[in-house]
Amino acid sequence: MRIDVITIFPGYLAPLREALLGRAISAGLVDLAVHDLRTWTRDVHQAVDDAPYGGGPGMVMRPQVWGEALDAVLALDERPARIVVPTPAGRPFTQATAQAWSGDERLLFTCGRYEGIDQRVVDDARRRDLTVDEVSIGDYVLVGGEVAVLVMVEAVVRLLPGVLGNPASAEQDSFSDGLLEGPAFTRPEVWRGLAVPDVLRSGNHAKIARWRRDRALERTAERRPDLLAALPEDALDDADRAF
Ligand SMILES: Nc1cc(-c2ccc3ccn(Cc4ccccc4)c3c2)n[nH]1
Repeated sequence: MRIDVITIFPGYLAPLREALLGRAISAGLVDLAVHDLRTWTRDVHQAVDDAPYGGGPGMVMRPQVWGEALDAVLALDERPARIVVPTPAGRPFTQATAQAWSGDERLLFTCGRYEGIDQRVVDDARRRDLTVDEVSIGDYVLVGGEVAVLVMVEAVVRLLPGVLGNPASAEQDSFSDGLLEGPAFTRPEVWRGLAVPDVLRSGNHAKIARWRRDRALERTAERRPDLLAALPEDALDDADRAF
């Protein structure tokens, strides 16, 4: 997978080259290219923003600079790209989104700042039949798109074959079965007077699986009843319903 990121703060994306994602890049599983938006400015001040039409607070990012940057970065590789625009006004980015994007050949992330990017940049891309997804990573407001890109790249890249040492952990993800993850434990057996639940040391894998499922159902019901309500009819078996 090729990933391009356009931003006025390239340094914000440095964490992508650390640890697991860094190893995925070194292993050639991901090609990452970060581009400074100011490369495509033409004025001495390298202006990327201007006052909003219609008035209002803050500034808006200029369409000309973004248009030239997008055209130039798209042209760097012939593979079709999904253009991703992080925004508080976007469709929710979920595990299902990450799963879907993990099959893409190329992702191109555009990091806005200020009050966002002139809408015509998205409109122009879509009318050229480019795939453009405006997405939100949650119902809170950030200062720019870079942190959202870090979140989305991590969620997508960890799903690529060969990235996670243990593929089972991606398959058994929270949300992959629609439920939250239950509690996890490791040594020591007793820590500050708190013992690991006996069932987990029983060696009885059927009982352990049942116990873990019950904890996941309990936690989901308590913290995310919306997820429980959204489960498909056949997602819960009789034992689940008995819980
Ligand atoms: N889930 C999520 C995404 C963002 C996000 C993404 C990109 C940008 C670019 C500028 N801002 C600041 C902004 C504040 C308010 C209104 C509009 C823009 C951004 C915020 N916040 N929260």
